[in-house]
Amino acid sequence: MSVTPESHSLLEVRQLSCERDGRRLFAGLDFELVPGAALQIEGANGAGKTTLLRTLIGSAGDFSGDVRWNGLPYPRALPQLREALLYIGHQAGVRRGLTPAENLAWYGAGRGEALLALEQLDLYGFEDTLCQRLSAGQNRRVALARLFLPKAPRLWILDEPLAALDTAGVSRLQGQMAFHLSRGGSLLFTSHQAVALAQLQRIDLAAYVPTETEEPFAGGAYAG
Ligand SMILES: Nc1ncnc2c1ncn2[C@@H]1O[C@H](COP(=O)(O)OP(=O)(O)OP(=O)(O)O)[C@@H](O)[C@H]1O
Repeated sequence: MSVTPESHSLLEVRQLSCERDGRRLFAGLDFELVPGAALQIEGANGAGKTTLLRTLIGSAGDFSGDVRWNGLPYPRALPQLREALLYIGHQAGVRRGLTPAENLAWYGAGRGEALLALEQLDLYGFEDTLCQRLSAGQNRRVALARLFLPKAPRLWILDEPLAALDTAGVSRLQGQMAFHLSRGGSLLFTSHQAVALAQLQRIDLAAYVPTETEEPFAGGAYAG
């Protein structure tokens, strides 16, 4: 089934500026994310891609601008957003003292669902091995296996999901991203790689470098 993106915005970002340690990283960022659409954030190392993602999930403090989820402004929207969110950051969030199957069970997966998801990422046979005995790439795959569970949340925000994956893994993950969009999900991710997805917008943070005249924020985290 293919879903034509609906016109109403789930995530709306207007004139967003973010800073870290008093240094403004980017300014004047505008975008909208509708159901069925994907947005790739690009930029050099240190440009602020992770900071942007962490701002959007409500985990980074300082920003100015107007950010809304389902029409509701931040920070009021954050409880609703978190119900619809699947976020995978640089730190994969894998519990090393658990097995891959146990990690997925923690996210509500039944044993059968977990095994199917792990198989999609070539982790068949490792389901009951402690994650501390798996490689960095395999642990990354354990984190990404959440994307293959049947009850995936509606909004995916993924920081460098394709990093550390081999060619087959990249292709499998791109296929799952396309499936997520086809069922009306939305996707926002960072990547230095070209990604083949229909309905993909790309934003390069290099286009939003702050001008020298812009002062760092004086105080409060939320201007919206
Ligand atoms: N752990 C940290 N402590 C202090 N400042 C940091 C830290 N990590 C990043 N920064 C600052 O925040 C800026 C933005 O970092 P961020 O991680 O958002 O960039 P990025 O575009 O995701 O980079 P990369 O492509 O290397 O992952 C950096 O240029 C750096 O100045």
